[in-house]
Amino acid sequence: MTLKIGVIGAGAIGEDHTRRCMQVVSGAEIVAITDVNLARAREVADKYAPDAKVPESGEALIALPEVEAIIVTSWGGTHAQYVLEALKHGKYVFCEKPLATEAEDCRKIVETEAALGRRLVQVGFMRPYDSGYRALKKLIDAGEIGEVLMVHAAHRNARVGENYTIQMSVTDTLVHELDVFRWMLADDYVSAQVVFPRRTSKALPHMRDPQIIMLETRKGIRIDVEVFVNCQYGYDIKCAVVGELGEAILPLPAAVEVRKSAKQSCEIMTDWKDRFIAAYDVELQDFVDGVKAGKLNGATSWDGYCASVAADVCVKAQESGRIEPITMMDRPAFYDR
Ligand SMILES: NC(=O)C1=CN([C@@H]2O[C@H](COP(=O)(O)OP(=O)(O)OC[C@H]3O[C@@H](n4cnc5c(N)ncnc54)[C@H](O)[C@@H]3O)[C@@H](O)[C@H]2O)C=CC1
Ligand SMILES: O=C1[C@@H](O)[C@H](O)[C@@H](O)[C@H](O)[C@H]1O
Repeated sequence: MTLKIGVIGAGAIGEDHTRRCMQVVSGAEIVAITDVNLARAREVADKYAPDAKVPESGEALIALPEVEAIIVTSWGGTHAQYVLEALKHGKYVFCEKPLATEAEDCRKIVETEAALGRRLVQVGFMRPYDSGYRALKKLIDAGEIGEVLMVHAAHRNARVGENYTIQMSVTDTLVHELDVFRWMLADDYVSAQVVFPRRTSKALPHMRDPQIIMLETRKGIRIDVEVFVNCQYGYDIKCAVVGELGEAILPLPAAVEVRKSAKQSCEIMTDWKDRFIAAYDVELQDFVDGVKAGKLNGATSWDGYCASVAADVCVKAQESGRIEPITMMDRPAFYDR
């Protein structure tokens, strides 16, 4: 059986997921694509899914009887409305991160899904599908480095556009770490603080960049994440986990080492699309297989809610400079791990 999917938002990742569903994932087909920019939706359809319909709105796409599952890849602030609409129609939905830009909207999604009593939402946090993070978690879970005490991480983008805001360095960028560390450590956050090192002259005037976010978990683990979105040299994701017995470090993507002219070098990627390409492929295949089996495995609405609550607090901490507490509502039993 081929799963018939509709895509809402035909920008960078909407196009990439359309290509992926049509050319990489097995057992899926894109039958509809829309975007507020309909010409852009038609362009992506023509490139990868020429038979796809281009309905005039996300709501119209969700209502199409042939659309069995939806992929939401529009701007973050529009995700919640489409996820809630998909739930209204009882349809499966893969929503790119963040689930919503406001934790309150995530709460509504959690409550709506729990009331339906069926898990229909998967959030597009792909790092738990990355082979490097999986290997790291396996080693931690096996007790190889003893109890985890600290995590040192970095999330660096070469540069960002002028529409990127200081809040987005949390809601759009850090949010990946906020999700992956909950998963990797099976823990939750209790506080956050943000400090700003010397500002890079390469940032646009409205940005404060880089920044260091310090998180504390229930178990008392301290995590520091450097977010540096104008680092110039490439797309670089680092993570070192320090335990009682040793340190475990996220493997770098495979790259050929060149030794030449008395120098040793290897390439560093510049684009998130390449850095996590295999993880996105596995993630989307798992979503398609999960829908067919009636059992989704990836990040839940609850995970999306937890990441958004922590993100909201980090934004507050950017402004206050203080250590801010992170508190979550009680997890509905529906999401018990
Ligand atoms: N998992 C990951 O690593 C990544 C996730 N993302 C997430 O995917 C989402 C989209 O990001 P990009 O593709 O980079 O942005 P983009 O700006 O390239 O594309 C977004 C598209 O959504 C359309 N759009 C905006 N509002 C809409 C609405 N109400 N209805 C329908 N279409 C609408 C825009 O016209 C645009 O074509 C964001 O939430 C972002 O955080 C993006 C990049 C990587
Ligand atoms: O999700 C992503 C983008 O939306 C975000 O803007 C980048 O900072 C991240 O590195 C990328 O993974």
